[in-house]
Amino acid sequence: MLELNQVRKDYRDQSQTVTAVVIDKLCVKAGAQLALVGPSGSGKTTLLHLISGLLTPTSGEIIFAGTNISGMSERWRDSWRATTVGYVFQRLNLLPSLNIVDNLLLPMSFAGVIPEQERRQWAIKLLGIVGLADRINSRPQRLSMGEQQRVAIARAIVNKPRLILADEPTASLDHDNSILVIELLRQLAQENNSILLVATHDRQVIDQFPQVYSLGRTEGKVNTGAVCGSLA
Ligand SMILES: Nc1ncnc2c1ncn2[C@@H]1O[C@H](COP(=O)(O)OP(=O)(O)OP(=O)(O)O)[C@@H](O)[C@H]1O
Repeated sequence: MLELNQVRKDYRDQSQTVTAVVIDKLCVKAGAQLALVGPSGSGKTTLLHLISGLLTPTSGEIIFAGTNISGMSERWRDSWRATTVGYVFQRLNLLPSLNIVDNLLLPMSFAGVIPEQERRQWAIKLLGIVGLADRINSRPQRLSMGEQQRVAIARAIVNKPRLILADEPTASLDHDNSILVIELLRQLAQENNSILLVATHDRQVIDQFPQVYSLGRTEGKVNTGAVCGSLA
């Protein structure tokens, strides 16, 4: 279970403060799958960064499986993220100097969840599941955008994380690949009973999800979140 209580994130620089996220209460049960929607600038990326522990809230708490992750040290959050969170970044962040198997092996070695002797075989199996069995020796830049997106998804779930976060994972995909990528994410999340949160603008992606959580701005004010339980 993921729970956010009175979470607020402000970005501050010398001249101004931007309030990016204000959520009164949000609860997401294990296994729930949500589309995270809202206009550009409404705080979707910030919220995913907060939930993953990449950012900490200005105030409020983010609790996952009973632990207040936002109250932990950066070092603790880094190791928690390695084992618990799979993140498909907006810019993918695949490592260009490594082939796609090694792109999957790296987060496995950080996390230490999968036994060392099983890692390569598991990486190759996952790349097969996402339809890239014949490209395992390729570097990311040799692949199409859709193929790279599928590598990013395989990498995000390689440690069987309980929390899968994806930021606009279909932004550069055509209709068919977009459907495929979301189906894959949903299927892989379901197999591990993981929470899946996908930030998207895409109507077609939203329609593939059973639940939607909206972030939005009205009259210059950030909306507060849904009532706890409405998403459970
Ligand atoms: N590092 C930062 N410093 C200052 N302001 C920031 C920073 N990152 C984001 N913001 C601001 O916070 C608000 C929310 O940004 P965020 O990227 O989370 O929105 P988003 O909904 O993901 O947008 P998009 O759909 O365009 O990707 C925006 O007003 C943005 O300008």
